[in-house]
Amino acid sequence: MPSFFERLRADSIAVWQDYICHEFVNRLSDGSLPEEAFRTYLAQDYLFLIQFSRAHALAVYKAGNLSDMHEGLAGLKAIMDTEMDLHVGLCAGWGLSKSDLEALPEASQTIAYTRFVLETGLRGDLLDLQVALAPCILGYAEIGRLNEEAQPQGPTSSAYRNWLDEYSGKAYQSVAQAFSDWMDRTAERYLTEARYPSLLKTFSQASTLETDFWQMGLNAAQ
Ligand SMILES: Cc1ncc(CO)c(N)n1
Repeated sequence: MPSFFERLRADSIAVWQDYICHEFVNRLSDGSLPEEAFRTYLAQDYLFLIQFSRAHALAVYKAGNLSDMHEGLAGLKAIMDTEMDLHVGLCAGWGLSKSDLEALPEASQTIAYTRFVLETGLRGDLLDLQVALAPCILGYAEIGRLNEEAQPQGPTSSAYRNWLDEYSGKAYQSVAQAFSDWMDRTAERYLTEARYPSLLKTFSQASTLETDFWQMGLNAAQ
């Protein structure tokens, strides 16, 4: 039986493909992405992950039982204890410290996406929040798998390779699988067909906001 994620993905496939196969990703993978685009993206992504950590903290709050609280906490720790280290490490190589990053102004695209996720979670229940989080976690895992073998060529190829290794690596892939399984368990309890159109709309909007986030990076190099 397909997972709930697979159902949402199939029902918004055009929007999903725009996100997963965006020019930013394709050029990161072959190394032709301008460094300025990557730097702008990565600094904004650090700010994104700060807000995204808050969204996972909200999942702990919205959890219906202790087991769900643990799942939310595991997601929060995966971001704050692991994923953000990638950004800190790469940005340090360009002379940007953690506090430099934290002090940067958020781009409109960063605000739009993160506040959309937080607001969806505040307004709805745990399932609404998970569906808003899903394109992020499961999309990057898919991008990692699709570009696992890529050998980017060019001056920043090692930074791009580090980035791809992070998302194609075992640790991130298992976080993503755990998230998808967790969302399935929540859907078993809370999904009704009457709710489905609104959940699909959330999933598709979040996927579009991911596309806008890539585009923000590309625009910085115009
Ligand atoms: C914008 C964005 N989406 C997804 C992820 C994966 O966590 C990320 N780091 N940034």
